[in-house]
Amino acid sequence: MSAVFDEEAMTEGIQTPRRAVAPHGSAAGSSDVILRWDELNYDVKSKVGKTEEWRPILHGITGEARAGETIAIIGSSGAGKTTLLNALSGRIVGGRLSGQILFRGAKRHPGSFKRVTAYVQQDDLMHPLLTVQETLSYASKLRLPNNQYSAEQKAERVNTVIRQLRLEAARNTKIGDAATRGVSGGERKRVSIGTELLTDPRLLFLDEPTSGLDSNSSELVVELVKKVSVEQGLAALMTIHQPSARIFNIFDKVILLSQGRVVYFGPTSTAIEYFANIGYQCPVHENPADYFIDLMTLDYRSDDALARSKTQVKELADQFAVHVSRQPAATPSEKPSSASDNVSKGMEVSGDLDLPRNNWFHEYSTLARRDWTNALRNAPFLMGQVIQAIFMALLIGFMFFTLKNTSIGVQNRLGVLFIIAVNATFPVVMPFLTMYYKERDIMIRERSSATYRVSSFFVSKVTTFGPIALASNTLFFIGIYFISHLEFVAGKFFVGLATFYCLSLVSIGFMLMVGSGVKSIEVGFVVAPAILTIQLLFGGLFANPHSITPVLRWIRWVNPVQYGFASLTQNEFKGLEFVCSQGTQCYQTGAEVINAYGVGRFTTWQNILFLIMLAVVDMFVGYSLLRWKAKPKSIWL
Ligand SMILES: Nc1ncnc2c1ncn2[C@@H]1O[C@H](COP(=O)(O)OP(=O)(O)OP(=O)(O)O)[C@@H](O)[C@H]1O
Repeated sequence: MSAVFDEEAMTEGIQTPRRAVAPHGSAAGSSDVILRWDELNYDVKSKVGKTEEWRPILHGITGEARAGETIAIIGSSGAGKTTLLNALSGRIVGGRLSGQILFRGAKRHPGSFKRVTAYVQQDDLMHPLLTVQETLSYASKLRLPNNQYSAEQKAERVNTVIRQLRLEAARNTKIGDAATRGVSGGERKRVSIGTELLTDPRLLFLDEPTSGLDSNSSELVVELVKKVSVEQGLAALMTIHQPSARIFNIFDKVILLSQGRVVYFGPTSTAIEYFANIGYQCPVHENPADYFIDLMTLDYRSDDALARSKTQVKELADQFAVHVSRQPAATPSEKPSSASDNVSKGMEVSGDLDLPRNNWFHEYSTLARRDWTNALRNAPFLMGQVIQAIFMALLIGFMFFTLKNTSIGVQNRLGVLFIIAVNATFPVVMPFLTMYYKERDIMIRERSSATYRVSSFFVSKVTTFGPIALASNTLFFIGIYFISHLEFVAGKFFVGLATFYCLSLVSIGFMLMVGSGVKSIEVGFVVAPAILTIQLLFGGLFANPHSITPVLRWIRWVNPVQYGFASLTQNEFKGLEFVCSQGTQCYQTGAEVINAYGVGRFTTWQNILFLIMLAVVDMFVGYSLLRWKAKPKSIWL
């Protein structure tokens, strides 16, 4: 049974089409119902004392969204608006979901459903240094399949979306963030909606699209969503907090939710009449949305008030259920009969609308171009990398200026080599971790629409961050090598540089591993320095690897600093001879130093090989953690 009124929606002179034009060339079937949900119940586990109980969040919610309709989900805080939106969009995580959801009359298929529907999150996670045009253009390259859209058609699609969402004036403005001034809040939201509209979705879900916007921007956003829904024949469902009367009247239909129950679902135009008929007359000059929310909100000011408001909410929901039961049954054309047959036979209909994915190389090359554009525009980051490298090279180079072949030279040489190893850890891991973490969140948002593969994103990050880290580290290495006067032998210079590069790559892998695995950047900032400090302590300078207690000796096998320091030390000291001051005892050859410091267990090349292996392992673990993080964990009906 349908829970909606069977009226034509009329809003501000725009008539909702009963049968929308299907942009993909196929009509929506025998009916224009795009999404239908029946008897949705959702419970979560909550602790009561020492026991866990199921707490109901949504109770028996039924309804449908038709092509061209814009539907608002309204309710007070905690009513279940976001939960309902997430259940319908296939993004609900944890808990127990039951009922039935049909997309164009068929059971949803997780992959294809996400590709042909769109979800605009509340927080607009986008690359701040890209312009509006670039943001939409990269999204079109990633999301629109090459075998259906030529490059020109993709560009045309971007232009259409820019026109539809009135973004022409902001076309070349950067998105911006707290550090960089960019587009306005309203424009930002419209870009976020635009990236989702590129694929001509059949369903558009929006979570609080007006939050944080002034009334004019909010109205524009809702108006444009409505206009696009009508033009493209899509159904838009959005949660919204206390809309103004003008915004309320833009919606074709409203779902009024309270305590997880539907208090009203039907055309906006008949809501006032419905409530008047059950004894709640909205005052003439009051915003209907405010009036309805007041009716549905629990009053916590006193126990009596709370009990009264709970009873009122229950009555409202019961009255609506009775009202729905009195409505005429849905006409056969509205029933998803053939698809229901399929569902009852346990078949999943993925739909004829599915957008195929582009090949891996196209995804990778687009992401790599986007990453390089972002990185090269991030002037403070790049300058920081270069200045840090030059400053450290000068400081440390002059600290150990022109090393001598004396006993002091032995000590200083070991110091320089250890600092070189250290410089391939902290200065690589910490700045890149912040950058990576932000991009990981953008990736998780983009992946929620099945935009691209995790592997193409990950490889793109390695091939962007890797060269940037190596370039700045090259400056550091050349500076320190020649100022401190390490052995001027071409072979030794290049082997030293190769060791330094490998160590830097392990750090990039380590950074990707931490950045992929941690829940928040704050945890990353605790975990990464702690592990790096352990790597330095066991690196070979502070304690002889052979003297470390067997309980902790295993650390050397997974410690890149030890392999790096051992390789650098062997490379530098091999063949050197030292002059002892008269009457003192000292190392006379480099071989003695290598032996005394316990860094000769493996040859230089073996140490380099271990570093390469560690880099590969770290990157593999990082990739696996990222896959696990990005894996949709939602419950599907
Ligand atoms: N996974 C969950 N675990 C525990 N409680 C949950 C979970 N999901 C939802 N809830 C609870 O369900 C209720 C409804 O949450 P929901 O976020 O849908 O409300 P909302 O109407 O969107 O509220 P707001 O407008 O404040 O965002 C809240 O009380 C929330 O705490």
